[in-house]
Amino acid sequence: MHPLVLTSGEPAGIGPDLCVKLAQESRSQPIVVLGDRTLLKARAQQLGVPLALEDYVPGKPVATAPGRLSVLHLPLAAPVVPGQLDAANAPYVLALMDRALAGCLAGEFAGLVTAPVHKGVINDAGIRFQGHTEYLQEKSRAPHVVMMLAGGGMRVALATTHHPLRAVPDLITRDSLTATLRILAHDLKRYFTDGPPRILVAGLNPHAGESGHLGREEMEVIIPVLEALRTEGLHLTGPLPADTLFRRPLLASHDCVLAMYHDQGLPVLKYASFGAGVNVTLGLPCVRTSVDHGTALDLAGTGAIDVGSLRVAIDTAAAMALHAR
Ligand SMILES: NC(=O)C1=CN([C@@H]2O[C@H](COP(=O)(O)OP(=O)(O)OC[C@H]3O[C@@H](n4cnc5c(N)ncnc54)[C@H](O)[C@@H]3O)[C@@H](O)[C@H]2O)C=CC1
Ligand SMILES: NCC(=O)COP(=O)(O)O
Repeated sequence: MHPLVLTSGEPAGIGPDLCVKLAQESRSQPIVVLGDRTLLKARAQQLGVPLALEDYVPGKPVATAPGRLSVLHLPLAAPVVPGQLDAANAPYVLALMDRALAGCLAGEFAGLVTAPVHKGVINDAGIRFQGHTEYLQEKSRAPHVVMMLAGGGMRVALATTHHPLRAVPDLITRDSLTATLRILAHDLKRYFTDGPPRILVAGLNPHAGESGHLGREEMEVIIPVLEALRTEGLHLTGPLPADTLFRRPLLASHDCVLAMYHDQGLPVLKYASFGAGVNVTLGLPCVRTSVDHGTALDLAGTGAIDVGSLRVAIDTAAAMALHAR
């Protein structure tokens, strides 16, 4: 397998720390870290751990032994103090993603794993940015992508991603929901399931609209879409009220939940698995996974971080690359 590429993310956050801590472990997957080598060295020194960096050379074996890391160097724009954001480094953060994506699309890397970025500071730099998901969609010219997290024995995909809550109902159209469900069914099978995936779909409103008395999106958008897609052979259950959908028997008999918006689905999953979950982007022309947490600026440079989600993100990306069909 080609190596996975790991972007080290926001330099003032815990992304570099995660890479340094990962380097202390013996790795079964070949991984190339994308980032500034002086930053990684400095962070290792701050954490008090050894780190020998090897420059990544395409086609040559990459380091997997504890204490060693293969690095694809891209330079920072400004010096970094752990925990202190600097908008001057926003273009650096995006350059990491651009280089990693280009390598994945060219077949140089088997998949992309991302350490967290800080959405706010990229916007502060004057660059409109919603998240990796939307950025990678735009850069790879994918027509539609789906954010899905896995952890705690469940998978939760989202019909809408990083948007103000006020905008959500208008973003759930027949076209967008149809595209989301088609990608979800296709990529679950491509990467994860043996048979046709079974998807549980949440309603948008309380009690899934209570027959139209608590909102009409279910009757006007969600139910017609599900009925149409069932005729195409998709296995869809719902729409079900979101408050009673997350029950073990239902989750066990389905491969994924489709939640209508970010904070309808993700708090449930993160409550069950924070620090051991993985974020996957479906619909891209390459494998992409990420940690389930953010930049944790309060912990950068302290060493008091959990690398569990990064391990899961790496293992999931490797399994997806192998399972892809
Ligand atoms: N994949 C990505 O790039 C993601 C980026 N973010 C971004 O991260 C920034 C900060 O977001 P927050 O909502 O504050 O969430 P956060 O996940 O950074 O922090 C929430 C809490 O969890 C702790 N925490 C996070 N990761 C940890 C780890 N590995 N080990 C131990 N403790 C950990 C933090 O210290 C904090 O107390 C935002 O800009 C957000 O957009 C958030 C989620 C994912
Ligand atoms: N809540 C998930 C998150 O913020 C990560 O988003 P992305 O950067 O992977 O698009």
